[in-house]
Formats: sequence, structure tokens, C-alpha cells
Amino acid sequence: MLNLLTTRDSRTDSHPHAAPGAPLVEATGLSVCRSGRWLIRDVDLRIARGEIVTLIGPNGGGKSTTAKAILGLMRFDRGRVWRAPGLRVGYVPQQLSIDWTFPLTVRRLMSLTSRQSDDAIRDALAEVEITHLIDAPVQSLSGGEFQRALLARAILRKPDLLVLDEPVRGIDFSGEIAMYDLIADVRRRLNCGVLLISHDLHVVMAESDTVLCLNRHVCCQGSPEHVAAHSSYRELLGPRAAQTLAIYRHHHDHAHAPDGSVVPLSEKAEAEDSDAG
Ligand SMILES: Nc1ncnc2c1ncn2[C@@H]1O[C@H](COP(=O)(O)OP(=O)(O)OP(=O)(O)O)[C@@H](O)[C@H]1O
Repeated sequence: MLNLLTTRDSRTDSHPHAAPGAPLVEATGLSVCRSGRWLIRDVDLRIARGEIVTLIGPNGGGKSTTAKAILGLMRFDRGRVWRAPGLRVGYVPQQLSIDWTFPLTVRRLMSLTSRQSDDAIRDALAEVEITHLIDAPVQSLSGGEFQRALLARAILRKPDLLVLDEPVRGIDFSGEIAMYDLIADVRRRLNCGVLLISHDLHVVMAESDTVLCLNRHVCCQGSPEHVAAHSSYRELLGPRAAQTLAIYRHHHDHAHAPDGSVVPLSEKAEAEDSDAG
């Protein structure tokens, strides 16, 4: 009924190193091919404890595919994925297969896939500030409340790594800021790593340590600029937003042809010159 993963990797029972900065997952040359088409190719990605890594990119760019391949939920065809032994993951996928005609309270949502004590459920809901909704039907929640309930579900078992696929989808601008503040708080309290997926190509969570722009391969990567330091961004986004959101500047050395293939920018400029001439 509901496809949420909160799991302990069963390959070993030791726990990943708890020190901040300890690596949690590392993918090298990660490539996924389906029906003769590369969905992602040669993606390198590393997430350490305490870090926020944000994946951005156009629709169909391979963000969810990358997350699923890293978590072992999707077979990859080339490359290598290392997960810390005993890694505990809290995953909120983009697509949830919920039967909306089935009566479901927030409390029930929290214990759908494994039995949870009332205290654990209340603690997790308190973390995301929606304890008062414990007996509310899931169908009655706003977009922001529903995302918070899913986040609570993902942090129930104190994950080492939180993977959040579009956690601000369907939330308005002020709700987006509140959600990012909350994710930052949860990251600090749990001392976990966060892999955040967003389709917004320009505005990202300011606390992201690394942003990867993905369009079937890594087009560019870097840290977001903290808008708080830039008065023009402050004016653009507002003072509150400026602390939470940052403008991501892309530095691509290539463009993509309509079929998705990579065109080096120098070649593209030459083609445009000859077209013009
Ligand atoms: N199991 C699969 N088999 C074949 N193609 C797939 C499979 N899963 C995803 N795809 C395709 O791979 C491409 C990348 O999909 P993916 O969901 O990873 O993109 P995304 O960047 O997360 O997109 P969005 O922002 O729209 O969520 C899409 O064209 C999708 O149709």
C-alpha cells in the first residue's frame, strides 16, 4: 500500500562510524541503462555524516534513478556503490502508492510497515511539529503537513542517512522555507547525512554542502552561494528566505542536444557561428 523504506542494510550488523564527516555512501562511475538508453552515466557522489547533498536537474534527468541506485533499490549497470556497514536509511520517495479511499490516520501511517510504540510515534511527530495531527486522517492534511508526516515516518528509526525526493513538492514558498529549516534542524539533531532531490534548477537549500546538477550525467557541481551575503538576493527572496535558500550558479562546459547528447560549448558556438554565416 505504501512504498516507504526505513531499513537497516542487512549485509553486516556493525554500525557506521558515528563521527561527523564519516562517509555514509559513495558512488563511483554509477551508470544505469534501460532498454539500450543510459538513464544516468558516470555519476560520482559521496555523502558523509552531517552533510547535505542536493541533486538538481531537469525532469527526467535521472535524480530519482541515482537515489534508488545508491540505496540498492534499482540495479545499476556500471560503476560501484559503497554503503557504510549497517547503514540505516530513511527514504521518502517521490511517488507514494497510497490507496486514498482507505481510511488512514497519521498514527497508522507511522506504523504501516513496522510496529512502533506510541512514544516513538509521538517523538517523531514532535520533531516535525505535528503531534497535534496524530489522529487526523491523512487525506485531510495540507501538502506541507503531509510532507512533514512523511519526514516523521522517515526519521522514526533514527536514520544515518535521510533521502528526501522532492520534499517541498506542492508546498508554497513560505512552506518551502519552513520545510528546509526543519530538515536542517533534523540533520543537526540526528547528526545524519541528507540526500535532497529538487527539480528547482536555481534556488537550493542554503545549507547544502554540495549541489550536483544532473542531466543523465553530472553537468556541474559545487557549493551554493549563501544569499544572506548578497543584498540583491536578500531583496529578491526576502530576509527569512535568504538564510534558508541560496542561488546555485551553474558552470557548464557543455550543452545538450535535443536528443540529450552532450555538445561541448566550443563546438556549439562554432555551429552557431556557421549557422549565422
Ligand atoms: N525502471 C525504469 N525503466 C526504464 N526507464 C526508466 C526507469 N525508471 C526511470 N526511467 C526513465 O529514466 C529517466 C529518468 O527518470 P528519473 O525519475 O530518475 O528522473 P528525475 O530526474 O528524478 O525526474 P523528475 O524531476 O521528473 O522526477 C526518465 O526518462 C524515466 O522515464
